[in-house]
Order: sequence, then C-alpha cells, then structure tokens
Amino acid sequence: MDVELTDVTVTAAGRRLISDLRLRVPSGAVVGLVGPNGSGKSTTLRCVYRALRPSAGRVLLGGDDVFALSLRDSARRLAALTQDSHVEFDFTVAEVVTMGRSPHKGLVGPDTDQDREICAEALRRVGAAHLAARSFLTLSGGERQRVLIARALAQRPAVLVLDEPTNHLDIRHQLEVLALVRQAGLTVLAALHDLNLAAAACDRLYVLAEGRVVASGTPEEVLTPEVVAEVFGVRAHVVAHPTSGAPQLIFDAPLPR
Ligand SMILES: Nc1ncnc2c1ncn2[C@@H]1O[C@H](COP(=O)(O)OP(=O)(O)OP(=O)(O)O)[C@@H](O)[C@H]1O
Repeated sequence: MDVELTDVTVTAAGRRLISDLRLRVPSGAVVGLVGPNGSGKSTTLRCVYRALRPSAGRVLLGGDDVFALSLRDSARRLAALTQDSHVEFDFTVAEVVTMGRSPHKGLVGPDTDQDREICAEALRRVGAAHLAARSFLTLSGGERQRVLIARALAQRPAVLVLDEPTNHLDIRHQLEVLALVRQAGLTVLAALHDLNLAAAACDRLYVLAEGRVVASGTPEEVLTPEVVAEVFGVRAHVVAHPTSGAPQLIFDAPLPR
C-alpha cells in the first residue's frame, strides 16, 4: 500500500509549519525523512497518522484520503510509533502489545489464540519476549521503545510510520530494529536523525528544511557534502560503507553561522 502527500501545507499559530509538501512512499519501500530540528518531520508524520489535519493538500493511503477513512479502517492500514507514544497505566508488556490487535477485533472482543501468537511473535522479533510479564512502566527507555515497536507490528499494518524509532536504543538494537523494519516488507515512512543510519536503512530520503522538501532521492543522490553543508550547516565527507556500499558521512566542525 503506497502513501502519497500532495501539496500538504500545515498552518498553526499563524505560521506555516510545512509548505506544499509532495512526498511518495511506494508500496513496500522504506523512505526516510531527515532534516534539522524543527524542520517539519514530526508535523509531516502527524498528518499521515492523522493526528493533524493539513490546512491544504491531501494525504492518500492506498489511494484513499486518510481523513475519509474510519478510525478502525485507518488503524488496520497504518500503525505509528510516535514521539508521544506512551502508556499511562500499569499494564504488562504483553497487555501493551495486545492493544495493537484492537483494530482487528470488536470493541470488547476476546483475544484469540491467533492474537496471542501474533503478539508473542512481535515481541520475539524485537528481542523483548523475556519482558512479556513485566510492568511496562518499569522498563528502560530502550526496552519501552522495542515494546512499542512490537505493538505496532502486532497491529499487522500495511504501512508503518515511525518518528525517531531508534531513540533510546543502543547501537545493536538500532541496527536490529532497522533491519527488522526492512525485512517486514511493509511500506515505511520514518523520521530519522542519524544520517548514517538513514542512508543504510532507507531506499529513498526526503530532506526537509524550514517545512519544505529541499532534496529527495536515493541516499547517494541526497547525502552529498553540499546538501549536508547547506541544510545542517556542517562540513562532511562522504565515504562508501566498506561492505554495504551505502554512503556514510564523516563530519567536520560546524560551519560558521
Ligand atoms: N502546534 C504547533 N503550534 C505552533 N508551532 C508548532 C506546532 N507544532 C509544531 N510547531 C513548530 O513547527 C516546527 C516543526 O516542528 P516539528 O516537530 O515538525 O519538527 P521536527 O523536524 O520533527 O523537529 P525535531 O527534529 O526537533 O523533532 C517547529 O518550529 C515547531 O516548534
């Protein structure tokens, strides 16, 4: 299922947060949003998981306007891991992951064996099966992040929207989470701060600056010293990763402001 944003503009507090954004995530592709703090990455994602209605433009999910879908239908198509994904009450990890199944059940539908197996598998995939009986609130930041990713996977969506999915994760878990996101065969739109991880994990990147797309294409096309200098204000060298060949950046000092 593909995702398309056509000329999306978001205005808030008399300011344009994103302007005329055009973006496409082909079915099954992993597309990254990169850009400096405040460039509009989360705002863009919030429009896709319908936490924010654009002032203009449309967000299409499998060709349908996301705001025209019922909540249940959109939750069957799309799962999101957001910056404000949190759990208020003292649920166990297994219960938190089970919440991912709710779009597939009636309002008070019981968990089936299939639901339980899907949730157990999702926890195994993020390396968190051993945490199933723990209270979610007692987990470390990285453990919580992995459990929330498991909840999104348990939702069995076609599209996954991820806002900084590697936040809090140590390097091994960062690589594992991005590898499993790639292997899941889903359509993925992810905001990522780490440009080297983005280059390794994404088929295509969109670079945002001040709410506009300033570059898009494959990581090789986009992550050039010129773009990095212009958008991030940092001088960088690009080298090919010795085994994967993905472009990797080595940074010099920030350029003068
Ligand atoms: N409801 C709002 N009202 C006013 N300004 C807002 C609102 N939401 C976001 N902004 C502003 O819009 C800009 C873009 O924010 P956004 O969170 O999309 O950036 P981002 O690229 O995700 O940043 P970061 O990398 O810091 O997470 C910021 O300047 C932010 O302060």
